[in-house]
Amino acid sequence: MSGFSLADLARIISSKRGAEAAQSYTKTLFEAGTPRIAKKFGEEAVESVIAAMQGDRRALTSEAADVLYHLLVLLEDAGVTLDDVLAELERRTSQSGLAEKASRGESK
Ligand SMILES: N=c1c2ncn([C@@H]3O[C@H](COP(=O)(O)OP(=O)(O)OP(=O)(O)O)[C@@H](O)[C@H]3O)c2ncn1[C@@H]1O[C@H](COP(=O)(O)O)[C@@H](O)[C@H]1O
Repeated sequence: MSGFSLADLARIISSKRGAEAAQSYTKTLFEAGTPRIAKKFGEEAVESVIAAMQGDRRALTSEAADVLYHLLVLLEDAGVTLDDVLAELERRTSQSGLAEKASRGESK
């Protein structure tokens, strides 16, 4: 398995803030702004859904990569770190998703 991690990609994305837009797709997204980044993330998510529904594993692999890349750009743009998200996921490991869902229902 590759030693490449989402943290590595997040660092690359963050480093592109200082890049020239003509040299960097990531920088073109930062310059286009939050609505454009969010739209791209949404499009890639929908394309992943379509690939999954079609049972196309190769397309799903590619679209999932697009989703993760655009999510990391969205987080960087919003000032949310990957560590923030991982800490939230780690916090959730203390209970099952079903227990968490049930506790949400009780608080309503
Ligand atoms: N992982 C990615 C990555 N995944 C997807 N993409 C780009 O995301 C876009 C996906 O959008 P679409 O499929 O809709 O293609 P498109 O029509 O070209 O996109 P738009 O014109 O609509 O924006 C493509 O342009 C892809 O090249 C990525 N661009 C960059 N990275 C990583 O970011 C690094 C820095 O890239 P630059 O910022 O370009 O230097 C790269 O070395 C990679 O590691």
